[in-house]
Amino acid sequence: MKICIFGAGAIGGYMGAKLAEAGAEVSLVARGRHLAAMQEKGLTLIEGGETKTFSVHASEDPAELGVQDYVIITLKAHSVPAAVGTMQPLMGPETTIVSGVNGVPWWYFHKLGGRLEGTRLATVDPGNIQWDGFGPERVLGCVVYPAAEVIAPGIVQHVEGNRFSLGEPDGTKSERAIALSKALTAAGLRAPVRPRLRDEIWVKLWGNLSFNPISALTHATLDVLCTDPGTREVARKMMLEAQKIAESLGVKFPVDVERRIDGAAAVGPHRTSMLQDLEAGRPMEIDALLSAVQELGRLTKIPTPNIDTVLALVQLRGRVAGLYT
Ligand SMILES: NC(=O)C1=CN([C@@H]2O[C@H](COP(=O)(O)OP(=O)(O)OC[C@H]3O[C@@H](n4cnc5c(N)ncnc54)[C@H](OP(=O)(O)O)[C@@H]3O)[C@@H](O)[C@H]2O)C=CC1
Ligand SMILES: CC(C)(CO)C(=O)C(=O)O
Repeated sequence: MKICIFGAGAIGGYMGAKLAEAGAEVSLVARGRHLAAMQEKGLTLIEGGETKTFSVHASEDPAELGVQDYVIITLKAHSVPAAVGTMQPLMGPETTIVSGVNGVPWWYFHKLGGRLEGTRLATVDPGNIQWDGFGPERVLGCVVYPAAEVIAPGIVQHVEGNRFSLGEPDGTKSERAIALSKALTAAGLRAPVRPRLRDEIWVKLWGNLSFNPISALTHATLDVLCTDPGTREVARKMMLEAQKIAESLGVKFPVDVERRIDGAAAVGPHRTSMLQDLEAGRPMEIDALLSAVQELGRLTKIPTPNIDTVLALVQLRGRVAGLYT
């Protein structure tokens, strides 16, 4: 089974190192100093107090890697459209694309059924670049739970978690999903195949759409923003708006908002990924986490006044910092 991880930074590097350790046929697409370091010295993973270095096949040129069985995309959401053309040499008629990207996925309305079946989302797939360039039938959904960081070129620090939930857009337990799940499980990762992946997408998104922008606007860590009465209330209101939208699309939430916020508060003094990006001067992942939820609100005719307000503020924050256009 040929697996290519496209955008092998923190999450892709973590997954790639685990697959390499298990002897899988895996290649990594990366760029810049991180790629050069992996090519020269291998990929180092720091996990659970242990440091291991793996020799990996890393390249910037997909043509060199050829057609794959699975292409696992672990880019930031805003980087994917520009990379669709570059990825074409990796794709043959049977290639599955695994979308390991946070936020509302561009394929959300593929095989969902209902009046919005087949709707494309301009905020995450401007110009339908992914819909037309990949084809939604190739997609296997994925919710990424681990936390990881590239702490130096070629070196990935695993922070916590090892679950990558997988799910077909139509909820079936397909052969391709089961085969990938087995490969990831053999690499020491948890990879359940879920019949209702969209439920998990929303539970994760609940946090990202509220905690991430609030942290970017206030520079507060997760424990602080979830317990400060004012910001907790902002997060709660945003999450309730999102819940209405999701439920109108058939999603079932297994927990309530208060429990979700309490769970995040218990994580402790974590700087959300959006705050980390802002502080490091990296482009901010705003559209997949917030603008897309606003777009879903418009499509379902559900008002989103709190999401609209926070989105406007964080968009301007990003623009002023030169990290969002
Ligand atoms: N990190 C985490 O703890 C978590 C991340 N996620 C989600 O997972 C996804 C991936 O995040 P993460 O791993 O942190 O992101 P990273 O930025 O660490 O990894 C993406 C990598 O892809 C590289 N890249 C971008 N464009 C190209 C290209 N065209 N060709 C080759 N390489 C390219 C980037 O290089 P460059 O740096 O030069 O741009 C970077 O090294 C995001 O959606 C994120 O929200 C979810 C849960 C936790
Ligand atoms: C905030 C958190 C931990 C969960 O919502 C997250 O996923 C992020 O930092 O992006």
